[in-house]
Amino acid sequence: MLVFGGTGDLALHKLLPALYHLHRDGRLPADMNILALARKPISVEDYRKLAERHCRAHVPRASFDAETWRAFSARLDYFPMDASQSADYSRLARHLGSHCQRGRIYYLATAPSLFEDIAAYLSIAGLADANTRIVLEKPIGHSLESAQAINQSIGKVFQETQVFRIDHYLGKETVQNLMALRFANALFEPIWRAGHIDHVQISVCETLGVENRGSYYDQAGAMRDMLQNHLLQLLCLVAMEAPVRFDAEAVRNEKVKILEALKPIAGLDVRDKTVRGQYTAGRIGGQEVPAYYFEKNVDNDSDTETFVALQAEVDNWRWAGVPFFLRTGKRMAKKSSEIVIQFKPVPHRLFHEGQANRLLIRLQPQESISLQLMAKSPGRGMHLEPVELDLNLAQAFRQRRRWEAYERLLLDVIEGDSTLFMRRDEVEAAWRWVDPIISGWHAFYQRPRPYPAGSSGPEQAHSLLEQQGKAWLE
Ligand SMILES: NC(=O)C1=CN([C@@H]2O[C@H](COP(=O)(O)OP(=O)(O)OC[C@H]3O[C@@H](n4cnc5c(N)ncnc54)[C@H](OP(=O)(O)O)[C@@H]3O)[C@@H](O)[C@H]2O)C=CC1
Ligand SMILES: O=C1O[C@H](COP(=O)(O)O)[C@@H](O)[C@H](O)[C@H]1O
Repeated sequence: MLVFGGTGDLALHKLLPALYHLHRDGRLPADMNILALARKPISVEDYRKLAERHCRAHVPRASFDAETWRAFSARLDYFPMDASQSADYSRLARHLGSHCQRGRIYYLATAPSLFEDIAAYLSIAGLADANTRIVLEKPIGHSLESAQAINQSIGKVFQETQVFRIDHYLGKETVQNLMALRFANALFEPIWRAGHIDHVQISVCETLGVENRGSYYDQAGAMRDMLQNHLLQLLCLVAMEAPVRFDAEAVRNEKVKILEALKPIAGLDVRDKTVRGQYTAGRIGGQEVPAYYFEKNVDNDSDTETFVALQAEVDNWRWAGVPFFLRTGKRMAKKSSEIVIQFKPVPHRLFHEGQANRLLIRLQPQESISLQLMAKSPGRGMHLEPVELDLNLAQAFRQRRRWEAYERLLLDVIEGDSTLFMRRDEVEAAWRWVDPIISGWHAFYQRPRPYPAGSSGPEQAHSLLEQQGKAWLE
């Protein structure tokens, strides 16, 4: 496996710890090596030290031991090169020599602006044959046009079956459990539709700011960084029809139908159905944090959004008229990723207290699925309270280690299973829906609304639901 961008945040914080765990569990092929590539001129020994420091910090203490590390680090190699220079690929080819007869995986953990060069130069150097796979990190491009250009360049070198477009939310255990819940239990199917569902909320709130990724994030913003990919993928899994088989083509066919059924948000709807925000200074967990525009490598007049909320609608038979409220933001009060399926209220109210009637799927920080129902509270009188029928996944499967999303997805790449990866048309359909919203923001000069770090986002994100008699489930 060749990791372009091997010294970056993603490689050091997510990929190497995931590969370490897979190695420790005996899941990596015995002869598999990992070659990290970046421009920094460091030795293999120094790279191994760098990798060790980050793995120690990101692997739970109980799973890290010196002997396993020694064996794992023997798989690690480092090769300094500039991925935008064709000549460096001849050096790379010589470095690889006759190794990798069993196949190669190219993991592109770099900015998407390098994807086209990397694919083209691998091909020129004779390094892209039928025995290779390529993994592309999100976001694929910056817009529909740039995504199409990337996909086209990649497509000239690799067949679609060799391309793995990763979205790590699809590797999260609870996200896959959502499919199990929907398609392995008959209970929900009859009520999983407009007649019974009032609305859906998909909320991914982070306490983190932009960390060391200011220069990337200031060009991207929450819409391109999170909503175009992770949140729309979650929406697809909630809304899609049952695939005929659990395989890559069948699952992705159903997801793409949902993306194509999303009602366009353009013109005045951009003003009325979307809210963008940007954090100002505030406090999180008792600590002062600076405003976004004071973060490292961020323009101090930046109008990039660090928060977005919007109302989407899936224009098809099953979902017509059901609002899907999507929200994501950085520097929010607490980290939580949740999907809420709010069922309609009873048609005739017998009791004073109402509401609950919801399915709550928690992705983070704890994974759980719970059905919130109204029940009588003990004692005299008929007083109702919401109670939870709780499927605590960590508790239910407590003997088994919980896999991180990247572990599962990396193993899928190694084994060639692309069910949990995005197909070209999916990525392009997502951009086709997102692009007019971003253009609308610029056309209406819709600057992000300020919200203090440590809050639940700008006021307008609450009004979006309140004006329809609903509220975010905090
Ligand atoms: N960080 C994260 O948690 C996530 C990141 N992603 C995506 O992954 C990608 C990488 O992100 P991230 O790791 O955060 O970015 P970083 O900026 O931390 O890392 C970029 C890496 O690319 C290398 N690089 C840059 N230019 C070149 C070049 N010309 N030739 C060779 N190597 C180069 C850098 O090393 P050097 O400068 O030494 O060359 C570095 O190793 C992005 O597309 C991002 O959107 C997706 C999901 C999560
Ligand atoms: O892809 C990304 O995801 C992370 C959030 O991932 P999570 O698994 O911690 O929820 C986000 O911080 C980052 O900005 C984005 O690029």
